[in-house]
Amino acid sequence: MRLVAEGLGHRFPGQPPLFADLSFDLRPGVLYGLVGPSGSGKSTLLSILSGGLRPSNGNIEAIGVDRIGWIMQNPVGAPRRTAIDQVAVPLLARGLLRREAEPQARDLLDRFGLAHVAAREFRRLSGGEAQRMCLARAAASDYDAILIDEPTAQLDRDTAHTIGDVIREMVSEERIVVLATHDELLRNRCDQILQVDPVAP
Ligand SMILES: Nc1ncnc2c1ncn2[C@@H]1O[C@H](COP(=O)(O)OP(=O)(O)OP(=O)(O)O)[C@@H](O)[C@H]1O
Repeated sequence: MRLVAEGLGHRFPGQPPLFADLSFDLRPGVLYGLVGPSGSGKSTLLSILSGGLRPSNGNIEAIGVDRIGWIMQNPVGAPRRTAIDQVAVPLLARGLLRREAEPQARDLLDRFGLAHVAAREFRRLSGGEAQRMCLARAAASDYDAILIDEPTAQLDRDTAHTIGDVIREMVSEERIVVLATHDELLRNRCDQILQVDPVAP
């Protein structure tokens, strides 16, 4: 599995160029941090990596990567579905029976420090709990690559620290993990940094 970029650059119509000439070769087992000032194009680069946006320059090749998950800055979930249900759904979608999916979902919630809110509806979770639940749900999914966008934007430092632990847990030889952040704490948890710098005017 690889995500290989060569000479990537992007410019939205009528706007100055964001970044230019980025080349990298992303592989499983490494936590990649996309860092750069606000507005430099980190989310845009994630869109390009997801295949949802065509770069205006260069190209990106996904080798052996079919399913890509994207965890947004603001946690998204079915408001009235419980945390355990949300994590069980991707396991059911992968073909597990409910009696198999539930204990696995429970284990994941436990690993992500959410055992105590397993039965709580999504809309009643705190921001940090909801963010961790989205990460647990992604870990339960069969993704070849997971793109995480600013997961600690609105969180206190203790919760941000926990999110860092959780993201490290997601790194495995089975998936590519990319994290866009300008949080120093998370940046320090990454194995490799990809700098997204604005193009000089
Ligand atoms: N669809 C779009 N059309 C036009 N401009 C866009 C579009 N999406 C983003 N932009 C602009 O491109 C620039 C880069 O946005 P992006 O969200 O990628 O930056 P970022 O580095 O992720 O920022 P932050 O760290 O603040 O989240 C911004 O100026 C933004 O307004």
